[in-house]
Amino acid sequence: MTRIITAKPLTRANFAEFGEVIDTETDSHYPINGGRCERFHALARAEATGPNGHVLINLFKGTPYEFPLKLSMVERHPFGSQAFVPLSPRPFVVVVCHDSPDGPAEPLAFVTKPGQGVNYPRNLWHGVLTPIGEPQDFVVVDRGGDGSNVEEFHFSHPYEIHLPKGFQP
Ligand SMILES: NC(=O)N[C@@H](O)C(=O)O
Ligand code: NI
Repeated sequence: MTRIITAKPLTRANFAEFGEVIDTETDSHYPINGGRCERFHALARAEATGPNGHVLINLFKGTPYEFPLKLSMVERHPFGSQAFVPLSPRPFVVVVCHDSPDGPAEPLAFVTKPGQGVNYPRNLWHGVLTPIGEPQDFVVVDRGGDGSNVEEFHFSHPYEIHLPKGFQP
């Protein structure tokens, strides 16, 4: 029996139990550079632990996925956080799970607003980067260092992730 999950619009409120949202819809901002720039401050915190742990800034060129998406695996990074900030104003899909004694709990799926990014705290179960409909580039801030920083969980029965009814990118 296929377990269907329909993505919902991502908001700070509905994502707060999982991680941070990186966008400008926040009060955490102030003018700098003589008022010629607005700093949206401390939207998320990068974490890099473990042997020789350090923060990395990367660029990811993501290939789009077809929907409904077959989700058979989620992963997590035991030594560090991972932030995804799109370089184009286009939504992408975020899949996350709370942990449970038996591994990841049922996934929740979200669709970001155009330009919105997310930060996954250390050890948050998540689906891999999932662009919609066309290739999309991202700045990704995560952890470098020694040791394996990825743990995968393969579901015994895959989920089917659907975009919201009437979704338009
Ligand atoms: N593997 C890698 O760097 N990316 C994944 O962790 C991901 O979440 O997309
Ligand atoms: Ni990851």
